[in-house]
Amino acid sequence: MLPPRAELIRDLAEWLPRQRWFGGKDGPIDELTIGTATELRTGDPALHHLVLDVRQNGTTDHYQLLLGVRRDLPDRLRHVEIGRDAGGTSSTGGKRVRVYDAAHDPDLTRTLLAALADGASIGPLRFHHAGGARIRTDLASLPITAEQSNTSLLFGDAYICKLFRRLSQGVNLDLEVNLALTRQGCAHVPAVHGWIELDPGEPGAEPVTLALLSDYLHTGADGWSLAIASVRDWFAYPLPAGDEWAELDAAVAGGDFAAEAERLGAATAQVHRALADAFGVTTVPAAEVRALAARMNAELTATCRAVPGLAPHAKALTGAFLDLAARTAPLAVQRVHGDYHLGQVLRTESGWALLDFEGEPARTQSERRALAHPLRDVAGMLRSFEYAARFLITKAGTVPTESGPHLETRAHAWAARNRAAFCRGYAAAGGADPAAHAVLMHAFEFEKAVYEVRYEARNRPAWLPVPLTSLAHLTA
Ligand SMILES: Nc1ncnc2c1ncn2[C@@H]1O[C@H](COP(=O)(O)OP(=O)(O)O)[C@@H](O)[C@H]1O
Ligand SMILES: O=P(O)(O)O[C@H]1O[C@H](CO)[C@@H](O[C@H]2O[C@H](CO)[C@@H](O)[C@H](O)[C@H]2O)[C@H](O)[C@H]1O
Repeated sequence: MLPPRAELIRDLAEWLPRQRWFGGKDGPIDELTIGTATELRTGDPALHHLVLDVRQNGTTDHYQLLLGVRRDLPDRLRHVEIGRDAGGTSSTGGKRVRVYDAAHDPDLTRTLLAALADGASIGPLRFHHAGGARIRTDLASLPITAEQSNTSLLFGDAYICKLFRRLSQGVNLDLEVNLALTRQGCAHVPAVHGWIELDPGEPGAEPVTLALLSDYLHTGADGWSLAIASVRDWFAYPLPAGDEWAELDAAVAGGDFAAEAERLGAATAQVHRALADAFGVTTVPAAEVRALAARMNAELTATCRAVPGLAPHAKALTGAFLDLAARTAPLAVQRVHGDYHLGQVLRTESGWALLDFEGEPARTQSERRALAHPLRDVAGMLRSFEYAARFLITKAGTVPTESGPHLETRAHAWAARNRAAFCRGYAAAGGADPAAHAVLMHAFEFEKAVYEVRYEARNRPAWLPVPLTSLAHLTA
């Protein structure tokens, strides 16, 4: 009972740009078509799996959607209805039906668990069970509320199912890496239970990964929330006169995160070692490193054009990229995390776990798959300490105003303390010592900061001051 295609397409084209996970917000949709439509459950409610082909500015991206169809929409699903703002509900054969994002409907998402447990094939969709314990099918789902580029569903406290929104050709990096690390027995990633793929139906073409079912680490607290709580306590400590606070013993000030930061550094080094064991290490010659530095600088130039607030820092950043280009030694590269920040790590009762090996959402697939020096991840996490330290300052009203003038200095001290602890933990656990690789670290950190400026300008303009203020500090 799908509504007429033309009507559905019109409603989807209106709804899609408003979704957090839609990657094409900076331009209009030129054409939207339904690439594949697979009925996963008949009746009322019905569940359809859609791949939407979205053409923008000469390129076509593919997004997946679980489309729920009901004659009557319960109140609990009104907020995910598609088509309401475009002129009301859709109609089919004179009878009105309501369509909505079924990721929010536990009556329908059960279908996915059952198909995964059975290792089913439905149309072009292939459901895989990773082996090991049978997948439970009696659990209701709840979408997580975290800021996400995808949509993840919790099934009880057993599983988390990540539905990849923007689809890419070939095996998804998150699946590939997590499966390899699970098979290696790596304790710092959630074990994989199953995955869903789309068979493109062309001989020789690789399947497209649609979803990944993993252990839900239900005792986990995400690194970003822990860090923000620490910064809040750090700011709340009564200010001594002048700048004396900088000398304070952090343990006295309360809210210290440094021990966790150090353990996180150690876990990061262990995952880098496991990635090297699973996928290997290679070296790239100095000429390729020069090309990398040139790409970093080209991105800087393009981003300065789009975000003029970055321009005052351009000279310092170019200097760091030139230093990288002047390096004459070959560079050891391997698979890395690729988009490493505090929101990608969970503190569980048994230590830190790393999530989301998909790379940066704003990059192309081949860029995400490219091998890199592991210190690129270290630089990513150092940027995240910069972000966490300044987040509360940019959120007006969350810190006492009388401490305002001192806050940036305090933030800087919090970031410096935790950056140092993380690097200490990383080097002590066998990772390359960041202190001994200043040229690489500066270049990687500035590269990430440029990416962040572009990312924030596009996705969260209110956050733009965070990377810009941090850059002002780092380049001063
Ligand atoms: N295995 C897991 N156990 C517990 N929570 C998880 C797990 N995987 C993801 N999460 C939670 O979901 C959030 C988003 O997951 P992530 O894989 O980073 O998605 P995205 O790629 O869409 O950003 C994480 O920040 C974390 O809070
Ligand atoms: O988690 P994603 O894969 O969606 O990564 C993207 O979004 C992140 C924000 O949600 C963004 O990270 C930036 O903001 C974080 C705070 O929200 C901060 O901790 C990171 O250091 C900062 O880079 C990430 O860059 C982007 O790719």
